[in-house]
Amino acid sequence: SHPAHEFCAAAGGGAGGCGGGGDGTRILIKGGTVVNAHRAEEADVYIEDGVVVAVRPNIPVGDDNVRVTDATGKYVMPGGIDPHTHLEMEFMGTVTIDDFYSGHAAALAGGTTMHIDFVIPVNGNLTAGLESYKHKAEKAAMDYGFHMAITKWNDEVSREMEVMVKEHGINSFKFFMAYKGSLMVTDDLLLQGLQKCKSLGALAMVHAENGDAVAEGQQRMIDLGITGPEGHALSRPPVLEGEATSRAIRLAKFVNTPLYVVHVMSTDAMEEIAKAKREGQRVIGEPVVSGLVLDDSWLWDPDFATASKYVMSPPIREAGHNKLLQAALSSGILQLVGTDHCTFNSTQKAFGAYDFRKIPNGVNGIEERMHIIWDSMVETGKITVTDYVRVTSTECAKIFNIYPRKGAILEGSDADIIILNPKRSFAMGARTHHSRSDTSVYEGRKGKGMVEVTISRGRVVWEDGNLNAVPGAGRYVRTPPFGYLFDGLDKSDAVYRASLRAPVRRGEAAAA
Ligand SMILES: NC(=O)NCCC(=O)O
Ligand SMILES: [Zn+2]
Ligand SMILES: [Zn+2]
Repeated sequence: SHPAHEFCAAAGGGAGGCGGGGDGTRILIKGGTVVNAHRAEEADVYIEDGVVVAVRPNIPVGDDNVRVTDATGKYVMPGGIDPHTHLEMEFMGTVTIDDFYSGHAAALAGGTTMHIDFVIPVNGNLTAGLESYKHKAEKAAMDYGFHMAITKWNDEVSREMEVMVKEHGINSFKFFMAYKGSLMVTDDLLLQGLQKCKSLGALAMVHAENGDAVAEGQQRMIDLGITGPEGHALSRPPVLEGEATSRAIRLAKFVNTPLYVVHVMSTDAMEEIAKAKREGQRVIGEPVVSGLVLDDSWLWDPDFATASKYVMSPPIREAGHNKLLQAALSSGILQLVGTDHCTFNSTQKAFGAYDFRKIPNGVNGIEERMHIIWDSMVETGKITVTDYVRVTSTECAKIFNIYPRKGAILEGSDADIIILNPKRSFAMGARTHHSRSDTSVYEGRKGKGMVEVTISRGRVVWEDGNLNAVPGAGRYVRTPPFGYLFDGLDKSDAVYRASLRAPVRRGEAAAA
């Protein structure tokens, strides 16, 4: 019998309904362990037209036109969603080397099937920024969404934010508290931005470092004659990340709006998030792969080409922070893992050969994230397999309000799926990766777990080491406002208002 229509009818009430991919491809994944964030089960997965149509044991093969993939002994999981990337970004006088094609090729080969990139406004103008990124994304090979950075403030920006949310499907705005003289915002701007975000049901995101103090720290290093990559770490210590994280959290509390802290690199920042969470504040902390598994010792490598690869902001910290960030991810203080994939090749990194302040900031990771988190967190027993799905995919889909279309293998979800073989091993490096960069901060890294198959909206794009990333196949995913972090916020606002008491003056009290 032909299973397609039978299941198609059943999928009607699901996240996306039938007809997602539209190319008629039918795939049956048999015999694997299907893992969602809420449970793992032995089941088959039937996909048609880019959409998951059925998830249950013993789905019959049907006819010859169904492509059958055996997943016995393997995990069938939602494709990764990377919440933090910078593809083809103009930054520090150059442009990141991976664009929406090469970055997507790398992502798909590593089991990531969607990402959310940061649109950078053009001279502060949001509309111009979006137009530029729409053009960059025409070659997308996988699905993507956008966050938008806010770099200046006036009535026009405030109006444009509303247009971005209501017309363009952007539900998150990022404020850089560092990069003085380029992207950095003042507290005044941050406060205006937080208030606007709250009114729109959009999530405020911060790069939390004290940019004024960083500039001071950089000058200190130069005055001391420290011009090499180690000066990068020395000039912007964890205390500056902790300070900005605390400041952003407190301003978000004052406004009563949720806050998302990107690339939490230090225990100083993590502890501020933990404290706010303990007090009931809605704060999301995003560690990135580099911060979870690397340490800053590389920055002291005498070879500039090696040391400069590791320059990113906030800096990769000294050993110890990484393990504590892993523990915070295990315990839920930190909630989802990004990469901050922001890749520059060795020629670009060499712009700062005589002055660390000119080394373009950023590291790779979009291709490595899924493997490294599996190896360092699941293989070591720090998180469960269902937690793995949550921190690499589902939580991102929930926060940015696209669940369960993304981040799940449920009837009606987009068929963004990976098959991971826990018995195989991986080895990483610039010679074999799909990024355009000639270097990798994960050079020579080996570990357990291999993404053998990646399915992007119902098309097999990675199998047995063969990549079939098609430019233009990726679609823009709109992210609607008022995600779960906003649930009930109006009620806490009402409680706050009710708590405001006008002073009761002596005479009035007597008369009453
Ligand atoms: N992180 C970094 O060094 N580069 C990308 C821009 C940013 O996220 O701050
Ligand atoms: Zn940043
Ligand atoms: Zn970033």
